[in-house]
Amino acid sequence: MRTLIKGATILTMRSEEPFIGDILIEGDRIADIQPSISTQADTVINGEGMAAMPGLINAHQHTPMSLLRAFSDDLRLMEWLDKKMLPAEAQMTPEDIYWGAKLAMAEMIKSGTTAFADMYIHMNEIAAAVEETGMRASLTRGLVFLENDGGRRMTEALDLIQRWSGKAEGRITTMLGPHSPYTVPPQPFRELIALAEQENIPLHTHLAETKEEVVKIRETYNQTPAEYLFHLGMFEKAHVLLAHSVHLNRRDIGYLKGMRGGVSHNPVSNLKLGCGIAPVKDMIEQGITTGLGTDGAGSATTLDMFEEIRAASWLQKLDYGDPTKLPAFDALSMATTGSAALLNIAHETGTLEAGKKADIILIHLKKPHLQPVHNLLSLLAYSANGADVDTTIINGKIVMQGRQLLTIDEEELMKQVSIRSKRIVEGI
Ligand SMILES: N[C@@H](CCSC[C@H]1O[C@@H](n2cnc3c(=O)[nH]cnc32)[C@H](O)[C@@H]1O)C(=O)O
Ligand SMILES: [Zn+2]
Repeated sequence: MRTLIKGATILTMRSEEPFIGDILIEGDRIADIQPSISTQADTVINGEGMAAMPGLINAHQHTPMSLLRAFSDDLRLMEWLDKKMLPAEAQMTPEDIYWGAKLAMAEMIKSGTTAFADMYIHMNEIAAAVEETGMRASLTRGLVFLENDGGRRMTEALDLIQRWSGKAEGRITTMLGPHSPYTVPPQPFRELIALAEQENIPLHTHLAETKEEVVKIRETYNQTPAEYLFHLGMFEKAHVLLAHSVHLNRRDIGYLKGMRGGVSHNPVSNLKLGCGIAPVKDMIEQGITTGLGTDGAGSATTLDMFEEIRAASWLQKLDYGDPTKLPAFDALSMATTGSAALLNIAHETGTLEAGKKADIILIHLKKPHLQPVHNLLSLLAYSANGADVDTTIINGKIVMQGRQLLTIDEEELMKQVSIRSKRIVEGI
């Protein structure tokens, strides 16, 4: 299969300079990018008036929580989790998880996201949805060790890794997921780190999301959350994906320096839950890889990565009282090359270049809020939103064109979501 995109304004994210040109896709990879390519193709896409850029990568998600969107807002994180989210999750059947994940994937594809990192339960169902929708994903079974059935969760985590790593034409990868410093005690945490190092499996966890977490870890271990992970040996060998990392002091940032992996900043979720502003600029200055994520739709409400790009940039400007901080290209880099590195797939995705996987989005520029095109980087970072994405290509396959989803039956999806979402929250 050869697909040719003609005459698009191409932003490769390898360089800051857009240019008008053509992109040739062969199978699942980009074969060539040039100002002009004349060749035969099975499908030709007219890219005129469109920007072509790498698909956005959502580095921290809980996809089935899309079924809990707008169910419970305006609460503190711990109360929201304990009183609303966990009871609702306990009501979710594997089929609910499948449809919730599919709802999230429909929204992601429609807003230009081509890959994501997910941490949840019933991962078989999420993996099946990834296989069908055509998305790229890094899947993690979230592990909490507060009750007695930690063993069952661990079996599920290992089963996911064995069954799904490298599956769906290589689109699925997996991680091990100790949920957070406040839900995993030192001994199981150490065992997970040892296993990750032994088997070369990346780790995905939450870190220092709220002030309450900082207080709790201080009371329990007389450490900061970052110190807790550092002394467990978390940042020595394994690739680690840290979500949030809002409350880090200078010394904490030092602990992360030189780590494999990095931090998924989730600015909209942090804003809405009143968590604080993550020290993104300081982390970048220390060479720590930073990417962007939404967190679940239960907290962030939408999965639109353009909102995250904008919020990330504007929060750093506000925090420093300095509009030169985190300029457009840097914020766009977080959502592409940064997140790709966090998912450990930077060799395959994150930029448009020959040889890489064809994960490409086309954004309609002929719209009042996207004209004139003085500076494409500014428009994409500060003005575009998910609904401006016209075409989404993942692994060389067109999964949305003209805003029509090609791998998901939207009508059936809406029907399932309506019935299931009501049943889940009954009595909570
Ligand atoms: N609770 C699961 C294991 C964790 S999966 C990932 C978990 O992260 C939770 N979660 C969602 N958003 C956040 C957040 O912002 N901070 C911490 N946890 C979150 C989510 O509700 C889900 O329970 C079990 O019983 O086995
Ligand atoms: Zn989360």
